Amino acid sequence: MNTYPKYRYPEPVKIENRQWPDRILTQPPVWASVDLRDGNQALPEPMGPEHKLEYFNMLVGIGFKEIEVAFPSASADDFNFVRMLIERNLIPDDVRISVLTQARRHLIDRTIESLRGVKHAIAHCYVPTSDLHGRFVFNHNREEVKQMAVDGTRMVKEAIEREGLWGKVAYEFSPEEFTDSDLDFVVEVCCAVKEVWGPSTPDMLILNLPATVERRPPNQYADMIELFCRKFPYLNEVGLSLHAHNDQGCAVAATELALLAGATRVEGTVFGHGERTGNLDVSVLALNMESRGVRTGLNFSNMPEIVRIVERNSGIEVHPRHPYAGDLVFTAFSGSHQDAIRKGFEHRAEISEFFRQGWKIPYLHLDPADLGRQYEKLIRINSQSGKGGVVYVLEKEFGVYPPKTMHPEIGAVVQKVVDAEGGEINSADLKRIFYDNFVNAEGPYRMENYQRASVGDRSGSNFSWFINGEKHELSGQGNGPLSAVVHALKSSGLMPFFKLEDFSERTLGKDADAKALAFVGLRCGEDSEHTSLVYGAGEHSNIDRAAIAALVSAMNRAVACGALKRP
Ligand SMILES: CC(=O)SCCNC(=O)CCNC(=O)[C@H](O)C(C)(C)COP(=O)(O)OP(=O)(O)OC[C@H]1O[C@@H](n2cnc3c(N)ncnc32)[C@H](O)[C@@H]1OP(=O)(O)O
Ligand SMILES: CC(C)C(=O)C(=O)O
Repeated sequence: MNTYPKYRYPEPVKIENRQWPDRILTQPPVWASVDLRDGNQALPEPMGPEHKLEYFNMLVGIGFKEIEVAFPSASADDFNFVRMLIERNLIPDDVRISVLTQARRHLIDRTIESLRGVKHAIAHCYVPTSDLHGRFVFNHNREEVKQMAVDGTRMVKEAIEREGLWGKVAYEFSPEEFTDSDLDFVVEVCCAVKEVWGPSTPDMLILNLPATVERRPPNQYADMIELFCRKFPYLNEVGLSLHAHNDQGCAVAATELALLAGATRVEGTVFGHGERTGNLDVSVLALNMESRGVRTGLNFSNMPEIVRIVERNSGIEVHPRHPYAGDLVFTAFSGSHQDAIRKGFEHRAEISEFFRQGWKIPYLHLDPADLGRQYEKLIRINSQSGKGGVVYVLEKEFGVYPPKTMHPEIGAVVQKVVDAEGGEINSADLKRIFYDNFVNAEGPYRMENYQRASVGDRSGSNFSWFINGEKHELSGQGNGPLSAVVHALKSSGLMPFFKLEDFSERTLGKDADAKALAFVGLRCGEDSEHTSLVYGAGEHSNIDRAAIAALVSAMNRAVACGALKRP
């Protein structure tokens, strides 16, 4: 009977005086994309050459200088893709392609054959070093596993020499399942591999230490890397690479810590495609670093296009909450977030001065514009939204700038509609709600035949005033057209009790035909302890008419909400 617990905490390596927790990342690693190999091998439908080529060009555009493009011995498609890149001269001079193989002679020979004529490249061979693999997959003891690594390395070296590619093709060796292997044994295997390969430099011999399956917490990966660095005697002759999978969702964290621990190179895929839960997501790691001020050499400034290319070729959609690339990640639905973001944008210069930092905005740790994302999409409106977000969209999308004291009224009206209709509303709906409720609102009051009749420096107005359809001819004078209308109403005794408390006006658009949008706030109520401020808005090509329309609109709204008595 099995009396063991089903799961155990992974045994940490014994390390004293670890250094990595006190370090910070200030330099980018060498970035290596494995999208077209590890990412591709895990797609339900692996990419054909055309898809791979579009993807390859995208990776080059992002700035990857090392790209694993195939497992050439696996299929004719993979082999031919490598041949196509080389024969059609599609690899930029500063980019090295990489090809992966098992440590078996016929596979190695075929792999190196695929590189014929390449200017420079990396041949990558893997041998699992864990006891789980050694004993139960290969039926090998550790000595035999080490021999596989030694033989594989020798076969790769010989094949490279045979193809006349020595000096052009670097070697990468991966002790697969590094994090599930005995560290001293990995060091022993890597020493043996290095000795077969001979004297080298970090760009010509890469040791890639993978978390093939994420079985440990991130700090333990870092400990293993730091200990490897201490124990491996040829460290200055090799590039030390990471390759983390994401089974526990910590591949980014594990890689960040392992970089602190001494690794110099990172393998991963743009949005984390790869076996099972995927590989390290390079876009997240790189943009995390960028958000901390480290220039990475990778360019994600056109993220929406990168998303389109990856989705089109992989057939897998990017999750809407994917950090940096997801559709929703620069969107705020909730009212307090919307309000804070809007204020953050309003005070950008002061914030920058205060924190001595170019970018610091509530709820947004990075400028969406750096990824080619739109500010307009920052805020979306649903039942959780508040006035801040609503007004932000009106301002940014439609140039409608209501006065601050009007914001609560607009927020309440929109909230009521969204509550009634449910779901999310788009900006066009928002504009419609605003216009239906505030602009030229109808009710008992109506004006017709307005004529301006200035007398000296006083404004005069003559107009027909309708109350519940009953017509009155009025005229009055004032400091401006709006006050002339108010005086006309007052002197005729037809004005309900209100005080014109706020007025503002803005043109919508910049051309000569632009319309004006005016806002009028009325302080309503005869009892001074219980007054309320009610706004209306008016739109017209003539600024006087816009102001007067806003007044009529405000009076009608005030009647509708009970702030003024119905005439
Ligand atoms: C962690 C990773 O992602 S590693 C990359 C994995 N990617 C792939 O496997 C995709 C491409 N692979 C393939 O197309 C095929 O597996 C091939 C062409 C490489 C090999 O195919 P086959 O010869 O049919 O073997 P199969 O795939 O079943 O592999 C199992 C055999 O390979 C051996 N093997 C597995 N890994 C290695 C290795 N790294 N080095 C040497 N031999 C190995 C196994 O011991 C087993 O041998 P056995 O048949 O003597 O027991
Ligand atoms: C080939 C190796 C690096 C690999 O893909 C892994 O270990 O996950």
